[in-house]
Amino acid sequence: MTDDLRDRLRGAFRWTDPGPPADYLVSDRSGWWRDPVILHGLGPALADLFRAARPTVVVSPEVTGFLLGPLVAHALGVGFVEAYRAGARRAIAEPMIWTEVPADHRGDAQHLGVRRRLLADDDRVLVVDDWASTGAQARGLRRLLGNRYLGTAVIVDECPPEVTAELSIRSLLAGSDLDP
Ligand SMILES: O=P(O)(O)OC[C@H]1O[C@H](OP(=O)(O)OP(=O)(O)O)[C@H](O)[C@@H]1O
Repeated sequence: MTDDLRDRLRGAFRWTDPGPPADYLVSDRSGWWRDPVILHGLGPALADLFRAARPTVVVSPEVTGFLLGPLVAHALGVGFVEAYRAGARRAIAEPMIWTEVPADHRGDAQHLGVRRRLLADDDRVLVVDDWASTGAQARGLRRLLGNRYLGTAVIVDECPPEVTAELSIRSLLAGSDLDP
């Protein structure tokens, strides 16, 4: 199943040329969510990367993580906690734990926060996201979670190998699988 899923992920992915003045391609991941077979298979496939580590909860950064994280949590039979990006919406009223996220692939400094009451000291937390580029989200959430952090499951990992190893990132595809 996972090899079929990898093929479908490659087939449903697009690089888009935004045109001048941009001189780069942008990733279009929307085909992944539009394909019912991919949507059905993604949760279990990402869950299997860390199932043996027995996560008790999934945490994902907004916004794509809010789509993907619950699929993985459901496959693991655990709950889901949102990690919000500061400034992306109205302030959240409940007490939060915030962490600074190192400058990401676009060079922006960010803060991620989770509602304090949703994480127990003995939780074993799996971070889920669609893509790891520099590992900034994973690194920020590892700092926020401390010893509760198990690792990060992503669809695509294009981090340098030492970052992948340091942050325990596991993926279905490497960046090179999607070369334009
Ligand atoms: O490893 P990093 O350098 O942290 O980069 C990975 C992040 O980049 C993307 O977020 P982006 O804001 O582009 O997309 P999203 O808002 O759709 O989640 C992706 O969803 C990850 O969250």
